[in-house]
Amino acid sequence: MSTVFHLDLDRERLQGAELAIIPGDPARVERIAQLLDRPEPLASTREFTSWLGWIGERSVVVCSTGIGGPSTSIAVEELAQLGVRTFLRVGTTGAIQPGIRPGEVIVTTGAVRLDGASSHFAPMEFPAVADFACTTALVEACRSAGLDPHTGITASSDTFYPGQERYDTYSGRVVKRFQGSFEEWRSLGVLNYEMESATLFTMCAAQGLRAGCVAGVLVNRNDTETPDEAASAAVESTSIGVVVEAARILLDG
Ligand SMILES: O=P(O)(O)O[C@H]1O[C@H](CO)[C@@H](O)[C@H]1O
Ligand SMILES: O=c1cc[nH]c(=O)[nH]1
Repeated sequence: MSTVFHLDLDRERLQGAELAIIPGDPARVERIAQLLDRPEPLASTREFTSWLGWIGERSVVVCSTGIGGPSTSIAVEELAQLGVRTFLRVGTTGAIQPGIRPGEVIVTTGAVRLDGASSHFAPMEFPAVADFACTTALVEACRSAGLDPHTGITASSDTFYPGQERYDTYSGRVVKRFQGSFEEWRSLGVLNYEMESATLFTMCAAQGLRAGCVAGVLVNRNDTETPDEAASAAVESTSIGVVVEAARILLDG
C-alpha cells in the first residue's frame, strides 16, 4: 500500500472511508473522533493529525487541515487519493453581520475567494460553492440539535490579520486592497470570515468532490476583536456535534 506524501496514511489504514471530517485545529481531531464509534488514532505529521472512527459499518476519517488554503489543499488532495469523496469542514469564525452572536453557528453556502490556493484549481470566475447535500445535512443536523444556523456567504481569506482587515496589529497597516473590505463584504451580506472554505469548496466543486462547512462564532467583529471565552468553549462542542450528525445523515442517506 503506498503512503501519501504528507499525511502518513494509506488506503488500508482508512478502511474504505469515503467521508472526512476536517477541522483546522489538530487538537479538535480527537474530540471529534470520540463522538464516533471505535475511535483510533491514525497519524500525526506537521499540522495533519488523523483519527479513524465508525458510523455503523462505515468508516470516517477525521483529519486536521491546519490554517489556510495551502495546507487544506494538501489534506483534501491526499485524502481524495485514498478514496475520500465527501469533506465536512468544522471550524471557528468571526461574524461580520450585526445580530450574529458568539456561540451561534454558521453554515457556509459559498465563499468569497480571498485565498490564493483556490486559483490553482480553477480560474477566479469559478464559484467557491458548497455541495448542496452537504449543506442541507449540516442545516438538518443543526436543527435536530435545537440550533437555528445562519446560512450564507463567507469571506475566506489567506490571512487572519490584513485579509480580514484587522488594525489591532503590530504595524496597524492594511494594504490598500483590503482597506474598506470589511464594510464592503458586510454591505454585500457576507456573514463571516474564516480561512479555508474558499480553497476547499473550489477544489472540491472543480473535481467532482463534495464539501460543506460549519463554523462556530467566536466573536462578532462589529462589537469587539476579543473572542468571548465562554462562547468559544461552548461553540466548539456544539459544532463538532453538528458535524458528526451531518456525517451520519450523509452516510445514512
Ligand atoms: O478553527 P479553525 O478550523 O482553525 O478555523 C479558523 O480559525 C483559524 C484562525 O484562527 C483559521 O483556520 C480559521 O479558518
Ligand atoms: O475572526 C476570525 C475568527 C476565527 N477565524 C478567523 O479566520 N477569523
